[in-house]
Amino acid sequence: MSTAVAAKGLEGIVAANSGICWIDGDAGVLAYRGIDIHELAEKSTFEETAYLLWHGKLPTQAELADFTGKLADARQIDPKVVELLKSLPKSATPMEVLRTAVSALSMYDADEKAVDHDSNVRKSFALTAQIPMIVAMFDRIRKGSEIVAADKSLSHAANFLWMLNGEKPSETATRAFDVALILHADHELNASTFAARVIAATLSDVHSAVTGAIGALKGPLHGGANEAVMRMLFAIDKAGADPVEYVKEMLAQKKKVSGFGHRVYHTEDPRATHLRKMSEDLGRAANNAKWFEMSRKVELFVKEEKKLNANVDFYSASTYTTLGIDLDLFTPIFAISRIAGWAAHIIEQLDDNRLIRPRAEYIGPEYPAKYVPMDRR
Ligand SMILES: CC(=O)SCCNC(=O)CCNC(=O)[C@H](O)C(C)(C)COP(=O)(O)OP(=O)(O)OC[C@H]1O[C@@H](n2cnc3c(N)ncnc32)[C@H](O)[C@@H]1OP(=O)(O)O
Ligand SMILES: O=C([O-])CC(=O)C(=O)O
Repeated sequence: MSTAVAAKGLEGIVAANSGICWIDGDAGVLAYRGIDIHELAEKSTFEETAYLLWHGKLPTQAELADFTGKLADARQIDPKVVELLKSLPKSATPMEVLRTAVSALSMYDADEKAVDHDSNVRKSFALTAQIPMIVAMFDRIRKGSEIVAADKSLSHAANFLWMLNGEKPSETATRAFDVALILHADHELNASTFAARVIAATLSDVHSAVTGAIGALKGPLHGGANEAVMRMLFAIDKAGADPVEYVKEMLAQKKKVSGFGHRVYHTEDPRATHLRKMSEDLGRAANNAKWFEMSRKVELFVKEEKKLNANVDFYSASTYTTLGIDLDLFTPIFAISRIAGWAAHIIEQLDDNRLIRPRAEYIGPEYPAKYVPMDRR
């Protein structure tokens, strides 16, 4: 038996070659296909970013028009899946519903078992278009509102807000949401993407890989942290508590503060830089900077006390709340964006596939252990 110790949580282990996303955790750099996230957040759109992630290069005008058209044309969901959404408990969380609906969609896919490149790309278009529709439809179903039909003339970001609220969104809200989608679109081998690649590598199918990824994203140590952040801010507000005292008490009780810390970044998460500004700008424009200001107090204290930086989930919470979005939609919104990255990784994995099957360092009873008969145990 070896005495080697496995890296707990696979910290620092390189588990794949990938040309999609590069992170320098010490310098706080994130780049999709080599292009810095700050530049993409300033100049790109979700559609262009998804093209970049899937194809490895920026599109020409004609390529982008074709891609955008295909994504808009893919805004279709089999009526049986809409019936399924209506039949689910209204109390279900939108993440449970999304996980179930994506799994169900595989049964309505023309060639569910196909895992060749072109089929993977086609399914990626379908899921990228369908995931926001599912989130918006279920939210309206549970609130007793009519489902709003997709509008193919709208951008990906605007169509989601339209289907969610039944009103044409403002340019400010659309751009803020579009930038949030760009920022969340990919992040190398994060837990959900790794889960997706492991599933895809068994030659299962795209829907199974994305269903598994949604399950992984849901956890509060990963994408679920954005919802947990807002629950904390609401609790502070409800209690009329001082944010610093509240968080001090959490730390005294050895609780983790959601939205802080990161396995890879040892400095500011570059996405948090944008989301902090977005939270402040939207809050001030709406004359409601309360959530931003509370967040900022928490951030400064946690940084000072624990040397922990805010991650992508921290300021997305106050940003989405200021945009009028319910807190249990925050993690589904993460999925609305991250499907672009999951798809890119599934396509990359299957273009040059090998089963992913690591080993475990065995630390159990020494071999050969005795099989003790039942009457002598
Ligand atoms: C999109 C995303 O997935 S971004 C991450 C979203 N998740 C969160 O925001 C949840 C809160 N954060 C965390 O739980 C962690 O920072 C993680 C899971 C993100 C990364 O964690 P890891 O690299 O595994 O670090 P780990 O959990 O081992 O923590 C290391 C130490 O820092 C502490 N720590 C890390 N994050 C936090 C936090 N948010 N609040 C308080 N303490 C923390 C741990 O308690 C631990 O302390 P100890 O050594 O005294 O026991
Ligand atoms: O990379 C990670 O571990 C988590 C993360 O920030 C993300 O998925 O966006």
